[in-house]
Amino acid sequence: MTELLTAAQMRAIEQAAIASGEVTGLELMERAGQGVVEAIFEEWPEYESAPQSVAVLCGPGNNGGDGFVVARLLAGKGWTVKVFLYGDPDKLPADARTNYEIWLADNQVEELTERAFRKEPYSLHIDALFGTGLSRPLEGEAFNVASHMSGRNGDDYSDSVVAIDAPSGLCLDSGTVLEEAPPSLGHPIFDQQGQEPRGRKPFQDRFAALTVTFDSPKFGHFVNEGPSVCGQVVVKDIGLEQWRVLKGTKPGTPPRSLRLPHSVLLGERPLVKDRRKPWISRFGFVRCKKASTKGHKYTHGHALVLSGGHGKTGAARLAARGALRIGAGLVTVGAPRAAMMENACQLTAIMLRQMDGADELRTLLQDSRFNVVCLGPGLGLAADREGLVLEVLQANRATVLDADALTQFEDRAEALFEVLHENCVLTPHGGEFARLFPDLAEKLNAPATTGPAYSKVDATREAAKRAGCVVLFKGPDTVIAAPNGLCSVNSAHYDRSAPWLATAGSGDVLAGFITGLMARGLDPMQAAETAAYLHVECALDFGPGLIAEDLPEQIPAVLRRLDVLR
Ligand SMILES: NC(=O)C1=CN([C@@H]2O[C@H](COP(=O)(O)OP(=O)(O)OC[C@H]3O[C@@H](n4cnc5c(N)ncnc54)[C@H](O)[C@@H]3O)[C@@H](O)[C@H]2O)[C@@H](O)CC1
Ligand SMILES: [K+]
Repeated sequence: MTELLTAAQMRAIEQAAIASGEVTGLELMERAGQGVVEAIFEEWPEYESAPQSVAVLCGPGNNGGDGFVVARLLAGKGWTVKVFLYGDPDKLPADARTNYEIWLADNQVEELTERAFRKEPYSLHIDALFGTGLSRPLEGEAFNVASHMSGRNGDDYSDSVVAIDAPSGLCLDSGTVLEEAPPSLGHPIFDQQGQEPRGRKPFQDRFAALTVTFDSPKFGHFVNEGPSVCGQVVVKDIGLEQWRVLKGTKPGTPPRSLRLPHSVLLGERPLVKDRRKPWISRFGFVRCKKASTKGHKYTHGHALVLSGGHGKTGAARLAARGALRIGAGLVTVGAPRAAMMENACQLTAIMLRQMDGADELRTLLQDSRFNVVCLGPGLGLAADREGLVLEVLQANRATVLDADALTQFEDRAEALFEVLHENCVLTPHGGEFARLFPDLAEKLNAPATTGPAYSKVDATREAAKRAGCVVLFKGPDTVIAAPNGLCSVNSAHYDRSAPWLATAGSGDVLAGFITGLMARGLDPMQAAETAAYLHVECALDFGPGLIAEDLPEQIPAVLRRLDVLR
């Protein structure tokens, strides 16, 4: 489990540290520069004994200051270092200015222009133009050099670029590469396809081989375009741990004892226990101290998964299988008469009940042992489907709404929000999200011309608040938010990249995993977080060739490996 920070949080931590008097900004900058150099030698160990040539591109702020430190440290190791400065040296902030002057005592600094930059080749390129302070798109020579480095003229620098904190131009809150205001802003001009033209971006694809950030990763490294432009992200400790204020965490507690890669979040909750006393982390991850001997199918809940009609039953079975494999005690598929035979032919451990329409569903739900209901996968969009959704929500059960159960409310989302309750989880993909929250989707998809840009994290948190329940916004950067603002990112990027997870039915299984965990008593946020995490773990363990049916079958091995949910 790793805490993700916004740029503002990072600045606040740094300021708190400096205000304490225990560390100076200059010391932090030195540690940051050292961290970058360490990361370079970890990535290219062969350079330790073979000094190289390097271009260091320094910007007008403290990101540039880190660059001057890196330049000095590499020069001290015998490297041939060329430093370029973008901006007015007289306006450098104090610590950056100090490092600029130290460098200038024995060396030179050249003004950054594309022409000057392209004069000579270098083995390595350090991008220290902008970091957490980026507030507008790259301009002038910064834009020219960055876009040249990212291939505008056909050269590919990406294997030799080390970005300090971020590829310059990437907004670290939203993971969006900021773009110039498009010419259409305020005066819409549509192109031939009817699309509004967009502004220029210096890069849209991998920019750096390595991005070295400090203390904690930032949201922008893990959402939206961040993962595709950062290369890989290395986090270097610069001694700020004690100033990092973790909301809800008592000083001294070890919230990161259960480190799960690239996940989490805004602040942390203290560890809590569920009723069977396994430990549940902030992240919703259950780790049993020892195997539960009291487990019983009736204490692990009974999930009801609603099936679509004849010929549309597979999605519900995938969800049901997911719920059962992840540990629900019992799972029943509720199917209309026309789909009974089809389901009966393919279900064994999962039970089957006929259920036609809202009235029969109401009767079924009088059985209080059904403690969670999942509906949406393959449900269809016929007019009577809405009645099923409303019936389930009125029954006040833990509920997972996915796919058609969400699409059903396109253009009438308010009707859904009125009946949703806090024991629900919505699991939209991008299209479904836009149907329920069109204004948020529009903000998210608008050109990002200033920082911090509106992010998937912002959109999901707003959606959860509006819906009054947990929203899990799917993608390789799945964002999960609760109405109270708690938020986590489950990243399937970098070393957790599993592109084969984008396969038909994979979302149905995810809905089933959440359902199964809620049946076992996890709260909606914990269930959504844990399910999203395990979903990616299953895909990683299985590997390419995966189809949705494989995901539930991978669960036992994943749980055994992680030693959880026993
Ligand atoms: N926060 C921390 O704890 C630490 C920060 N350090 C470094 O300091 C960086 C942040 O420094 P700054 O806050 O000075 O910000 P930056 O160095 O990222 O940006 C400098 C300034 O440029 C201006 N600017 C923003 N976008 C621009 C654009 N497109 N064109 C021209 N000017 C633009 C802004 O006024 C901004 O403050 C971090 O990314 C990191 O590299 C490290 O030195 C050590 C510790
Ligand atoms: K940078």
